[in-house]
Order: sequence, then C-alpha cells, then structure tokens
Amino acid sequence: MTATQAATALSLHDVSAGYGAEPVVTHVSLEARRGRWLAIVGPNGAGKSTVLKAVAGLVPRRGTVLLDGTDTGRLPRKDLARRIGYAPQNPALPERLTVTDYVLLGRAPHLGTLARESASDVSVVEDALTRLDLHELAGRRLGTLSGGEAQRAVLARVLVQRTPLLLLDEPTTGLDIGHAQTLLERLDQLRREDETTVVTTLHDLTIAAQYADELVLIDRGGVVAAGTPSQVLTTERLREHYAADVEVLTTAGGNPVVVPVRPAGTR
Ligand SMILES: Nc1ncnc2c1ncn2[C@@H]1O[C@H](COP(=O)(O)OP(=O)(O)OP(=O)(O)O)[C@@H](O)[C@H]1O
Repeated sequence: MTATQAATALSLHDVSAGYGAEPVVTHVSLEARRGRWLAIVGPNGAGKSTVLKAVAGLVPRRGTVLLDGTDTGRLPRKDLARRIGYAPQNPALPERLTVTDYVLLGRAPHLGTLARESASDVSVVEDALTRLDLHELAGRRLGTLSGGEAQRAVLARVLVQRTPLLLLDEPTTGLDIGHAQTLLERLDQLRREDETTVVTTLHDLTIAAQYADELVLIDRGGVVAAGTPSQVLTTERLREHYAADVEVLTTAGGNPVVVPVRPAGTR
C-alpha cells in the first residue's frame, strides 16, 4: 500500500466536546491515516487539547470517534489504553516516584489483575529510557527533575504502552532544540518502523510542517483548514486565525518555514 493509500486509523465525525454545559469544540471532523503524522495547530485556547482529550475519552463528547473503524465509545477502558497512548501537556506527576517506576506504570494496560511486570515489560521500559536519553535519570525521583526532563519521562511512559495510536499534546514543551529534535526524530522513526499513527498538537508551525504529513488548523473550537502543510500554512490564513504578521518561506526540500515579521518602521 502506498503512503497516499494508507488506511484510516482514526476518524472523528461531527465531534463536539467540552467541560460544562457548552462544548468548547464543535462539529469537528478529521481523519488520521495509519502510520502517518497529523498535527493539530491553532491559536491559544482554540480547542486543540480538548480534541485530543475527546479522542482519549477524557471529556464528555458527542459525535463519533472511530479507531480502525471501531467506535471507541464501545471499547472498555483497558482496551482503549492498549490502543491509544495519550500524553497531556502538563500532567500532574507523583513527585516521589522514580523515573523507572513511573515509566513502568505505562505497562499497566498490558498486565493482568495484580500481575507483576515481566522481563519483557522491563525490556520495553529500558528501550524507552534509551530512546529518550533518560538512562542517567532512571533512579531520580520525578520531583527532582527539570521541566524538560520530566516531559521526556512523560513521553517514555506513553511510549511503553506500545499503542498503535499516539496522542501527544505539545510533546516538545520545555525541551531545548536538541532534545526536541531528538524526540521528534525518534517519534518519526517509531511511526515508520511500527506504523504508529501520531497525532500531536504543536505550536511551532515550522516544526509541524517538517514532521507532519497533514495539518488540521483549529480556531474557536472548529476546523478551519486541513491539508498538507503547504496547503494550510498561508500568510493570509495565519493573519486571520493567529492575528500574526508572518512570511511563509520554503526550504530547499519544499517545507514551509513560518517567520514572524515586524511591521515596517517598528525598528
Ligand atoms: N478543564 C477545563 N475546564 C473548563 N474550561 C476549560 C478546561 N480546559 C480548557 N478549557 C477551555 O476550553 C477552551 C479550549 O481549551 P484547549 O486547552 O483545548 O485549547 P488549546 O487550543 O489546546 O490551547 P493552548 O494552545 O493554549 O494550549 C479554552 O477556552 C479553555 O479555557
């Protein structure tokens, strides 16, 4: 099967979701294809995180979320945890737990009732610690980590779930440019090797354009554009939805680069 023919892994049909009586995202429909990377972008407060939470079943929602054609509303919680790995933007971390023990918790959906982790669980954890450059921090308590180190521990925990779909809310928040690039490259490798479908929110539009096959732009709770990065990232659209003055340049490889520009005469 060629990349353009990849099967639909995740689809949302007319999804509305929120936290109280009024939904904060409304009538959202989108698709992510198996083994591809979809980035949800949009201004602050647009509803990006809420869409991810709606897919993960963490907020009340209406509409349909299909995972490989199965309505997730019908899946028991443990099945959902074996199929969807979700890493929130700012998770509350148990401060006294070590990195290794915390990451090991990600294996819980694969253990039986009261079952202890097996050698294979430990080896999956070892692999995630290596992938995320966490070995030296393995014995440290979470409460002693820097923001970027903690973020990597959160991602390691979600990776060990070994789910076919990853929902990652701003996975590079707090990471320096090197760790951010390493993380995104490793995610991309996982995507290619295991056909993992990756859905991330990303604020950095240039980074989103480099890694994602498709972008969905959300504003005020609704989808306002979807397509390849070059189709979605236009100067006019970014002005309209972000109130930003930008130029969209193109790299030699054809990727859009979004550069903020200051109004003439301000410098
Ligand atoms: N727990 C909550 N209770 C009530 N309202 C919430 C809650 N979480 C988010 N909201 C509101 O829902 C709307 C969408 O928030 P969401 O976090 O989905 O936006 P976002 O696009 O991810 O924003 P950002 O880019 O700032 O992270 C916002 O108006 C926000 O204030």
